[in-house]
Amino acid sequence: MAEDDELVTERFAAESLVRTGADDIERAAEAALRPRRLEEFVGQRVVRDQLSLVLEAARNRGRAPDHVLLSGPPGLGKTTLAMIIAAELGASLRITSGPAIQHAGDLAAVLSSLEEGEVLFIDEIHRLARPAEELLYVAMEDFRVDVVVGKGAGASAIPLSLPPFTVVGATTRAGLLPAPLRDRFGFTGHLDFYDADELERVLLRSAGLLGVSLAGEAAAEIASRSRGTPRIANRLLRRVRDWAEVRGDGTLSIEAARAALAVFEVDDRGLDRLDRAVLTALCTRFGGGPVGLTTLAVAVGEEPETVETVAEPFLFREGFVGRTPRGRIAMPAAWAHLGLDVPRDQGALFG
Ligand SMILES: Nc1ncnc2c1ncn2[C@@H]1O[C@H](COP(=O)(O)OP(=O)(O)OP(=O)(O)O)[C@@H](O)[C@H]1O
Repeated sequence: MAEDDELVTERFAAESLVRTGADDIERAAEAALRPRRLEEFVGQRVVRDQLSLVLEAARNRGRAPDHVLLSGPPGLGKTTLAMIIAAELGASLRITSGPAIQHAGDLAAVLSSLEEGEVLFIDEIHRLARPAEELLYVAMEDFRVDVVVGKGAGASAIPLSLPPFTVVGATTRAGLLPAPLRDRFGFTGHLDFYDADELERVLLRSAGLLGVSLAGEAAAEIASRSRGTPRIANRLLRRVRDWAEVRGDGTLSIEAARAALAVFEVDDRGLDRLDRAVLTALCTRFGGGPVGLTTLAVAVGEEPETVETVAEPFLFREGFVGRTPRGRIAMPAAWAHLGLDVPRDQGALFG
């Protein structure tokens, strides 16, 4: 097996270990479509160029690169980039996440088992518990972890030095990272939503990997309804393929794309059930707002974090929802999208 293939196998094995649950099949389908090298990674030109420089410099020096923080909404490629970083360095990747680390001791165990040059990917790093965070930034700065032996008054800390390694942290909420942790990252890349052309390229690449032929018009249609997000684009592509195979003639035509997207309730602006639930609650239940995040989340039956990180970034960006000091408000585009008139008393809020 070529070295690259070994690394990839190792990474996917690691990934399948940390991710369990009902969406395993979707995760596996997603993993198969991941770009494996920086040159295959579509869009995000600025971050890609910067990373390419950081990685090449590290390779030339024969040293582990600075720690990397990747921020941005879900599904834009943070995990993919972490895997690419390891592949580009010829290093193996260890994967964990903030919520998976319950105690500082769990993190100490991961850190003390790292080998020289390894890349440690910590997804949702903003959700690390405070003691784990403190342990992490000492490890990132001094390549040292203090192992506590014993309990209570007799406890003592034995410093254990670690080989050089690189942390790649991913977060949908960079603002929640405490400054001491944020400062330990030598490079921060912010991923932004993709434009329609970039998503078309993602889709055509994925169709090639899936061995299906995707009509150009169908790619454009799916891209325009993918909320600027490659994960959504790939997911919709798989649903269009399902439709084409079961109800159509197997070709991923524009007609198949439109029919499948109607079945899966993705509207012409790419809004899905959760997005529409948020807009409907905001406009009809709360009269257009302002309303606080928690109240809004309860109204749509979701966690505040899901509404905030999954639905809102796109709704803000597309001008459906606005933010005021007193809470979220429905913008004129939200009322129009739901086919409703803006109530007269709401007009003053938009200024
Ligand atoms: N730039 C890209 N080019 C091609 N495919 C991409 C790109 N970015 C992401 N993808 C695809 O989108 C899917 C989701 O990407 P990924 O899991 O890396 O997102 P993420 O930002 O880590 O999301 P989350 O924060 O939810 O874990 C992957 O299957 C990957 O194939």
